[in-house]
Amino acid sequence: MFEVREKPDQVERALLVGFYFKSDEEAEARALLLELEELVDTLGIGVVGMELIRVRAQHKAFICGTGKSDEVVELAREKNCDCLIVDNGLSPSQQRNWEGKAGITVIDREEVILDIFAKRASTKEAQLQVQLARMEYALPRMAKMWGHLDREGGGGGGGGGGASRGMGEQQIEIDRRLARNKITQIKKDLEIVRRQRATRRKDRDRYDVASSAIVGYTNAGKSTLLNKLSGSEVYEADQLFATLDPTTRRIELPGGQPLLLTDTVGFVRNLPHRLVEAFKSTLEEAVLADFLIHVLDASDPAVEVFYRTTLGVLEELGAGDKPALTVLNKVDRLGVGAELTRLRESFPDAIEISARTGFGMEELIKAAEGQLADRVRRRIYRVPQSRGDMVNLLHNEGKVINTDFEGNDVIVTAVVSPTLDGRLKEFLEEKAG
Ligand SMILES: Nc1nc2c(ncn2[C@@H]2O[C@H](COP(=O)(O)OP(=O)(O)OP(=O)(O)O)[C@@H](O)[C@H]2O)c(=O)[nH]1
Ligand SMILES: [Mg+2]
Repeated sequence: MFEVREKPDQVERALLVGFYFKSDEEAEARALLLELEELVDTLGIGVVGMELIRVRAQHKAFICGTGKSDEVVELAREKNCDCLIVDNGLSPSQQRNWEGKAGITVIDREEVILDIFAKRASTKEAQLQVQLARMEYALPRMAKMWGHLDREGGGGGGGGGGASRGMGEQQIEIDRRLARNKITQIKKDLEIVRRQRATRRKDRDRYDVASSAIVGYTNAGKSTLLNKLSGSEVYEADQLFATLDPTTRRIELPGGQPLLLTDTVGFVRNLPHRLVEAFKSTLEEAVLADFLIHVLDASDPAVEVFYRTTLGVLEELGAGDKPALTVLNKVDRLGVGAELTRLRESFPDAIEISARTGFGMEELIKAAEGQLADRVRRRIYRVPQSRGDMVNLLHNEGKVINTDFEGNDVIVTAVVSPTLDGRLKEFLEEKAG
């Protein structure tokens, strides 16, 4: 059966190269290259050098000109690299050209991210999504995987050359067909898993509990915040893409109303589009939430860029105009003074917190309650004991604060949603807040 080759598993020493074209693109390209270094590090590959190269015009074969590509290959040789990682997207033919010239593995940013995602995915859905994205990435690149069959055959001499060439090509055709079948199968499996998720979500909607999605750039501290707010143990780590599957926790706000908080996959610049596509359903939590908590790493100098990147992806997902609380996290790492002043100017409405120390949690929770002000209300109902079904409904879908008995009636004080309130209209005794 066709499997995607795990190239980065086989390499240890990488040279990173980023190409840019105009002088005003240099700073951005440099920041991206540093980010690539972190991504590569996350994969466990050693980075032995980084080169930022200005190119006057896109060259078709290598992005840069032949002379420059020779220099890069020479440098990779000097540094004894077994892998060249290009920060720009490489077309299948460019990747082949580079590998042909360098004689070592050559990958691009997209493949690095795909590999991290493949390693991290833990739920069935995330695994299928990553598998799909990798297959689609690999399909047009399969020719080169079997190129060696042809080359070996050709080099072997004699009359066998022609037959061997045919063998390589046949093998590619077989693999392509297998890959396409597999892609169809994965899509079917995904459809099933998604339907199950939709059913679960519908169950949740039936209970009409408010929900919020924690979004933000990778490593901003989303999982740490969820843990802090819910007292749970979601995996958090100083790694890029520590979280790949949405985790939902139910918390209770001080007023008694429940809130579902979902941690989501982190965003990153130049996220391969096919991964945005693949993860759309995972990020649906963000689209469907009542409001978003947009977490920013205040200690990162590029925080404004990260903010815009996340907004861009949210827009693409159709969640661009969701109400959102902007949160400046990791303020414990900031000194007082200029830095904070600048951040406050850039994000005048942001809530300053430290998910690590717990600083600012009260303010954040108050703001979350503010977001839900018109969603929940406190009510006192008088329900005849014969209507136990209504009392059960209050317990299941609302938050019961107190129960008293008066004659044949049950007096229930509860925090309820407008929908639930509507269903209990005839039993309303008093509006209590
Ligand atoms: N100093 C400090 N570090 C923090 C704070 N919040 C999170 N961190 C650290 O930042 C790193 C990333 O935190 P995570 O919560 O895993 O970040 P995330 O946004 O969930 O990241 P991904 O899942 O990779 O998208 C971890 O090492 C955390 O301990 C904070 O308020 N202060
Ligand atoms: Mg996380």
